[in-house]
Amino acid sequence: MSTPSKPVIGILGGSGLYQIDGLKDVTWKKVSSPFGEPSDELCFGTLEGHQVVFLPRHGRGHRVSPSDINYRANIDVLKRSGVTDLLSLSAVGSLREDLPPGTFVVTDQFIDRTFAREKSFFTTGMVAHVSMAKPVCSRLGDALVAACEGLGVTVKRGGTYLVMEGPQFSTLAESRMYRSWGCDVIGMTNMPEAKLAREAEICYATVAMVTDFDCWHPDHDAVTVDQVVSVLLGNAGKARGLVKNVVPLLGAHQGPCAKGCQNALDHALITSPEARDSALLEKLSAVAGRVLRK
Ligand SMILES: CSC[C@H]1O[C@H](OP(=O)(O)O)[C@H](O)[C@@H]1O
Ligand SMILES: Nc1ncnc2[nH]cnc12
Repeated sequence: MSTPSKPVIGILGGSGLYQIDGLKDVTWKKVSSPFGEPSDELCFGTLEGHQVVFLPRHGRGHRVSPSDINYRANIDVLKRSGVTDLLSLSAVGSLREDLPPGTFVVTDQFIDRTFAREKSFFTTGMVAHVSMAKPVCSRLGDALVAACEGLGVTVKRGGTYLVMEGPQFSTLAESRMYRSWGCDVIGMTNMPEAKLAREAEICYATVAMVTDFDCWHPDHDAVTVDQVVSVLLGNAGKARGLVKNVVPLLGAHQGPCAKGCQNALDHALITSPEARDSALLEKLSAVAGRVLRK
């Protein structure tokens, strides 16, 4: 009988999170992708004996703008590195009075308003349609909530994250419209990240760390980068505590995820074998090797 492989926990650090404290045996390594340049080298290490792979999604020094992030390359190199569970740590604006700066939201839905990004690994020559009905792995979501509660951080379970293109912040009319749609928080990065993680059969969940009230709140000035950064300094400390608490919870998991994320491609491929593009199949070797090699 083969030994079940252990989880490998990936962490995508957002604004303010360009390294992970407390990792042991740390090495930064360049991993190449057929989808182009990822945001940075990957940081490999262990935390409490569990394997962790960290990638700052804007690169160290916050070099890469949300629209210019190569989301496909980022997810591809994480998959190539064996990542099974991916945590996204993201700064967001709040669209609700009862989610003030400092609150953490473990989101469970997204609305994708981005329009200038490559959104799929599966293009002409190998088409696939995965389900995004439940974009977040609830096993990871449960672990994030438990880790926040363990730290005494105010956390809301569930919420809709509106993903805008940016890099400019929203107009007042947009911010009001997103509120009228019932969205809870707003940011610029979690799509197509979550879609690509699903295509790559990686479990994905986000902790959205509120830094501001965007521009809709009559009693608060419109968001600025200075404001985001100053709240982030507080949030980043909590985020590091969160990582320390959540990694052992996920690392203890055995076997495949019962939520089905790791089988997302089982019923998704539509291009008939004779119509498939061999060059694209080669590029998809990490993301979809499990189903394409059959
Ligand atoms: C620095 S404010 C805007 C910036 O912050 C968020 O980044 P991330 O999601 O990577 O934490 C937001 O999405 C924007 O990219
Ligand atoms: N108000 C906001 N809009 C978009 N992205 C953000 N990241 C942090 N605050 C934000």
